[in-house]
Formats: sequence, C-alpha cells, structure tokens
Amino acid sequence: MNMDDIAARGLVLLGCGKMGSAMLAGWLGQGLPPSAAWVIDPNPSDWLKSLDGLHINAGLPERPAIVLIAVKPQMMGEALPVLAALGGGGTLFVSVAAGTPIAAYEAVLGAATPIVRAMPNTPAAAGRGITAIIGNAHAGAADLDLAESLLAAVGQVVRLEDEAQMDAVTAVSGSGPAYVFHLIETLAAAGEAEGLAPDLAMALARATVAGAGALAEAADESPAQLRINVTSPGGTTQAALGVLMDEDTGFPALLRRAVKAAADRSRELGK
Ligand SMILES: NC(=O)C1=CN([C@@H]2O[C@H](COP(=O)(O)OP(=O)(O)OC[C@H]3O[C@@H](n4cnc5c(N)ncnc54)[C@H](O)[C@@H]3O)[C@@H](O)[C@H]2O)C=CC1
Ligand SMILES: O=C(O)[C@@H]1CCC=N1
Repeated sequence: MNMDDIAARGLVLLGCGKMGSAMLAGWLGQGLPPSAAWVIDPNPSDWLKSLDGLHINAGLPERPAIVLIAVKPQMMGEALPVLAALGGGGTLFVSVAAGTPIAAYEAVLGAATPIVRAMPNTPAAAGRGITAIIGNAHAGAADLDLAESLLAAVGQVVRLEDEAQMDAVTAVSGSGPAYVFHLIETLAAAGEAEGLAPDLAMALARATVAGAGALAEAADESPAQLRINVTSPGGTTQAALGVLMDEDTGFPALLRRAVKAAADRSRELGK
C-alpha cells in the first residue's frame, strides 16, 4: 500500500498535538491530501484548522487504512473507546503513546486487530525522525510493512524484537531531541557567560549541534573518532572534555541518570 492507497481509504489521527501534527506535516509533505485525513481532537490547533479539506471531529470513514493514536498515555482510557467500532475491521492501528502496552489496545480493539506500537520523535516534522516499531501477534508482515512505509515518510524506521525494549528506546530517541535542544540552549548560555551576545551565541550553538549531527551521520568514522579529530593534544577541546568526561560529574553519569529516569517513567506509564 502506498500513499495513494492510504489516501483512498483514509487516515485517522486520534489526538493531533505536537507529535501527531509533526507526523501529519511529514505526510502532507509526502503528498497525502488533507482531505484524506480525519482528526479527532477536542482542541485542534490553528494549523490544523488552516488545512483545507482536513476533516476535524467529523464522521469517520468506515474502514480507514490506518488509525494513528497520538493522545497522551494518561488520556488513553478516555480516548480509545471511540475507536472500538473500527477494531477487527481491516484497519491497521499505530500508536505512538509512550508507556502504553499493546495489551491495552487489544483490550479495547480486540486481539484480532493489527496493532503496531511505535516510538517516533519530533524531528519527523523535518523528515528526519527515527521510529522504532513492534507489532502485536495479529500484525502480519504486510501490516508491519505498511506501518514502516508510512513512518518511513518522516524518517528512519527500526524494528524491535521485544516490546520491553520500548522503554529504553523512548528514553533514548523519543525523548532524546529534548536533551539535544537543551544542549543547544545551555551551550548558548555558556557562550553568553563568556561574553558573546545572545543572538551570536545561539547561532553558534545551533549550527554547531546541527553540523556535528550531520557530520556524525555522513562520516564513516565513529562519533568517538570524530571527537578525537576535534581534540588537539593540550588544546581547548581537551580542556573542556576533561570536565565533560569526568567520571562522577560529566556527561556519562549525567546521561545515564537522565535516560534511566525516562525509561523508568515509561515503565511506570505502562502500569
Ligand atoms: N512530543 C514528542 O516528542 C513525542 C510524543 N510521543 C507520544 O505522543 C503522544 C502525544 O504527545 P504530544 O503530541 O507531545 O502531546 P500533545 O498534548 O501535544 O497532544 C495530545 C493531543 O491529544 C488531544 N486529546 C486530548 N484528549 C483527547 C481525546 N479524548 N481524544 C482525542 N484527542 C485528545 C489534545 O487536545 C492534544 O492535541 C503521547 O502519547 C506521547 O507519549 C511519542 C514520541 C515523541
Ligand atoms: O515526554 C514524553 O512522555 C513523550 C514520549 C517521548 C517524547 N515525549
């Protein structure tokens, strides 16, 4: 099934806030017409309202190709029942909610419904996301291929072997963009503290993170080697890395704690 086939049957989004909109923006950019999408959301954004032909809180198609579930995990119990009638009817369900296990969707939609649990990230809005997916027992190869082809329209897709991996994935790539944006903020603030004007500090920090990310992706060398390539013996980088690589107070310990906190929270949300 390609984007035209999905468009012919319709795509439904349950919840269309930051993540749903990031993905919808990517699909519209790939040629999905707004008139092929149905959004269920009590608080649709001005951007959604500006999309000509988009169906907002209107009657749903009888057998949409795909339903994307993008409500907060805390709202799932209240939101999911509106989809119950579509369960087992040839529609593929893809949920991006953190924490919520596949069993929670099966309880409402029926186990004879193909369900794919996915963890995307917001760079999807720029076509540069990465999404990890895993299907329920009823999701066959064609269902996973369909989910992958839809999600590949907004970035890379990786398949997981085990649903339990989803908590760690969420902590690394789902939440990860926030860590990187915070790195940009704090790098700029540190530049300001060294005397740079705010605009200049932000321009330097933003371009440095974006450029380093592009190089890390394009280069044959590992990130560790790319780091070594920047580090002149006895130079400035080495002075900074002495702080950042400190065993107790540096990045490794800090990120280990941050990623663990996110993974623990994902496990909690699943209870
Ligand atoms: N923001 C992110 O970077 C990522 C978010 N996610 C997941 O995506 C989901 C949505 O997160 P965000 O978009 O960040 O949150 P958000 O708060 O921006 O969007 C949630 C949307 O759901 C709507 N909503 C609330 N109750 C509803 C109901 N009963 N029926 C239909 N819609 C309802 C809200 O009006 C809102 O527009 C969450 O489950 C989150 O775990 C996953 C990966 C990354
Ligand atoms: O913060 C959250 O819970 C969601 C899941 C991953 C990114 N945002």
